[in-house]
Amino acid sequence: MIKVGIVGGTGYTGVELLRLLTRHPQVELKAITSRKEAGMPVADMFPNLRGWLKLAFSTPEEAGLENCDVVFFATPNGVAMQQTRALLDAGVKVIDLAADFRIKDIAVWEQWYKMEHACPDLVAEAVYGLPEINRASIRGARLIANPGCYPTAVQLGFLPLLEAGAVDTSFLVADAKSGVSGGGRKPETHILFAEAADNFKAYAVGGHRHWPEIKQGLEIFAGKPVGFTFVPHLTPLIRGIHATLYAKVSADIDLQSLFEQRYADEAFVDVMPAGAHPETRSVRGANICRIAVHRPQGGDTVVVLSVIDNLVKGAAGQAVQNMNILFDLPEDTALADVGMLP
Ligand SMILES: NC(=O)C1=CN([C@@H]2O[C@H](COP(=O)(O)OP(=O)(O)OC[C@H]3O[C@@H](n4cnc5c(N)ncnc54)[C@H](OP(=O)(O)O)[C@@H]3O)[C@@H](O)[C@H]2O)C=CC1
Ligand SMILES: CC(=O)N[C@@H](CCC(=O)OP(=O)(O)O)C(=O)O
Repeated sequence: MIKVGIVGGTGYTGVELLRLLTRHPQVELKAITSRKEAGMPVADMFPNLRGWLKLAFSTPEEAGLENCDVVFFATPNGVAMQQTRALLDAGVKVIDLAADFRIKDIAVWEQWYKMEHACPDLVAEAVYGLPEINRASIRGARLIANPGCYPTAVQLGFLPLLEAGAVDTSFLVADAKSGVSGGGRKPETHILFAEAADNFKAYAVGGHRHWPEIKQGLEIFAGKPVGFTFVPHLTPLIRGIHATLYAKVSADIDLQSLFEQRYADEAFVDVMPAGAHPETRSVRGANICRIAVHRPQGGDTVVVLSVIDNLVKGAAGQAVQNMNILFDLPEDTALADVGMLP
């Protein structure tokens, strides 16, 4: 059995990890932390786990994380980087759901995250946990930087086009919409029901911290610098991201076959038939990125529609997928859920 610890068990990605890992046949949950609720049975806070989990929250200090085989950090940015070195030194593998290890250029990370990085050498070592491009390196890693939610939907949508050199890399656009659970389980005004329900708005158009993360990935796929515009929106969903991606086609390629072939062996990317429109509800609760590719009016603009559940393929599901790869288990262990309609 794999002994698992979770730091940050009271947030949305933490409870989503618990939902997935309680059904994982090779996992023994050893510790789940909360600084405020230590001692409280986890299922008292999250009744969906009643009957599945007997564990109580413990403080991060008393959780015995160094005795685990793998620790997930489901914490705000800047927490994992303080504790990762000690865990790695104790032989524990680390999967960080936050952004501490995602951006290789430390100066860029410090600029966007507005803090000094505690361990740049570990950033160099960390493997970016997008299995569809990095599966081989994930297998031997000690430290996984789990991708952000928008970055997962956007990178998987652009990946086949950039690898094939099929589009003009100077003008790539991602128009993305997220449900409010993307903002975490905290009392902030913009995610209050009366603010977010029956409303729709763009935000951070001048600069969102996922822009450098996505750009870093797109440049690796393309093998050269890219021009990239990212516009996130808050939409009155609880779960879900819908990314609409635009680029100019620059090569004579059958785009539908390109996508189908690129993802033919990927269990967690579903390319829909030509002309389809993926819905966020079709991936709700499921570790799937569902994609459709369009070329409106047969012109030279390609439009890719990419949907994920931000808490599953965009966070906890992808983290469990990475754990399965790290421990050489079938990649879909505990991840075979179907999306929920309606
Ligand atoms: N929500 C989403 O869709 C996605 C989120 N992410 C990232 O995953 C991480 C977690 O997100 P989310 O679950 O939404 O966040 P939440 O705000 O919902 O939860 C944060 C958790 O971290 C704990 N925590 C906060 N500060 C500390 C600290 N200093 N030390 C230890 N624990 C701490 C909190 O527990 P307590 O206060 O009880 O100790 C809480 O359980 C974030 O970095 C987020 O950006 C990534 C992809 C998608
Ligand atoms: C709707 C909403 O507020 N979404 C969040 C997504 C952030 C997130 O989860 O980001 P990391 O994974 O990089 O920490 C935001 O735009 O800040």
